[in-house]
Amino acid sequence: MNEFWQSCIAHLEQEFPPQQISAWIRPLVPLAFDETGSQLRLAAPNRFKLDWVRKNFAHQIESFATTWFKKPIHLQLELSASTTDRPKPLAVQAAPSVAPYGASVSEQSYSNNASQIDNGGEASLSGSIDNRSRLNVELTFDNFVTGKANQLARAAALQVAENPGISYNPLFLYGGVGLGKTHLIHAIGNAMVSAGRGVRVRYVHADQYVSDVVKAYQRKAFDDFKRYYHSLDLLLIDDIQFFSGKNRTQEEFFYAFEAMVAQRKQIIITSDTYPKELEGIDTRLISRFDSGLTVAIEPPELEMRVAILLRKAEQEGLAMPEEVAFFIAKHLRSNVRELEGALKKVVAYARFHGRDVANVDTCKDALKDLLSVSSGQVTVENIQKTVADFYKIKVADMYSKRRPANIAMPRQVAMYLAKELTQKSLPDIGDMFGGRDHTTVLHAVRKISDLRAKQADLNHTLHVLEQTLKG
Ligand SMILES: Nc1ncnc2c1ncn2[C@@H]1O[C@H](COP(=O)(O)OP(=O)(O)OP(=O)(O)O)[C@@H](O)[C@H]1O
Repeated sequence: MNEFWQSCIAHLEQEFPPQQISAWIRPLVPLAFDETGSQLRLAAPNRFKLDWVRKNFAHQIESFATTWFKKPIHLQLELSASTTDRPKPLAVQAAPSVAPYGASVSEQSYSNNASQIDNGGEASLSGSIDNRSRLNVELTFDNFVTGKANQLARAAALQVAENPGISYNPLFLYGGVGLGKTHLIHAIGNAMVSAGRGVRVRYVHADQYVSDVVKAYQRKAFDDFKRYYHSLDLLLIDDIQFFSGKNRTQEEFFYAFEAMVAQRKQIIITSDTYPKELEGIDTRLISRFDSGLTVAIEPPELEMRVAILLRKAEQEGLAMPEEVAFFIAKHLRSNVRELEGALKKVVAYARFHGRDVANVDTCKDALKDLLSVSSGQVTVENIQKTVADFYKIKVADMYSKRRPANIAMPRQVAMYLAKELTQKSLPDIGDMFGGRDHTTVLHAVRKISDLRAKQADLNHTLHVLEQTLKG
């Protein structure tokens, strides 16, 4: 069941943006698969999530389950029985969570009830989470494949694990989705714990930290909150960009940060962008983030993608010939999560059709949909998908008429890349971006190339995107 659910998530990750996966899919907990009734039972943490999942994801989950279990499957969604309104993972360690904070409330939904944002908890499926620290013990330095794209980040992470609080504080890791930031910070925590220093570690996703702040606020328990966070030896905080606009959270974090750094306690932060580029974050905090070491993780190059696939296949007990790994790696270039998803897809497909996994033809068939997006030459669709993934917006926003800055800018970047990397004319590109006029495309191309010449960070972003697209 766990294997099924992990594969199902990987499959959904190919179709939906990461925010949707973490808000709606990850909080679901697989309860059981009933062979006789062909029924798959999943628990949702609350009524709102249950209805949302039923409306928006049930069909995809059922169809993946149908493929996986090789018969038509009916999805049964249930409310989690947990009194805390938080689903109990299938196979978590017996130790109860002693972390005082963990509710699933967002600062926005608390401060304005109209908000639908509820970021969900951290549902553990693998049974490998240490509940006190929330460290995933399976994410280690040993199984982190290194290449040009991440060697600096890994070296910095190792250094910090060996000299916490002294060498670089904070260590700030940034990069696009699925490139291994979370993996690396768990690896630091695991290394420190297994070095037996008895460290008090806490991994927390930024969303969860926001929830903790809200909960402390509701319960008037800020003293406990402060005591808990300020007493840690190592705080790993993931995806800090989610603090954007959450002022109270930022204030609390600022105090925790100051207290910890003053006591030489280590803080490690990840983000999808580097500190100065963070939007909606207080400048005081940004300057603190910049005061340690900031390192990028870049998209993996071909050889590294092959190495990752071979390693993952080995972990799954599969003997994968290099030519198969090369085939997948050549076609899927954006990130490691995508590679993992592809591997799972191939395995599920081969199992369903009784075919040999270790075969390029099987891969071609299994990954037909993905490969059409990433076939050899760069296509406008591929640019739209890659840019949308990078900026964490929906591909549909590339064609939509919506114009908020967080969408308009990525769209202009995509138009610029479409002009630069494909043979398409300006009117053709305009058509492919929701029927826009060629002058709109021309404006985007000029604007981005002007900005690129002036802004080193944008130039860097474009460089990463070009690399990703060209492979
Ligand atoms: N270098 C690597 N070696 C082995 N596995 C990796 C590597 N990089 C990433 N992975 C795996 O890829 C998956 C995605 O990585 P991870 O969750 O760490 O990405 P991330 O950068 O934190 O992404 P996001 O910004 O979406 O949170 C994980 O299963 C992770 O173990």
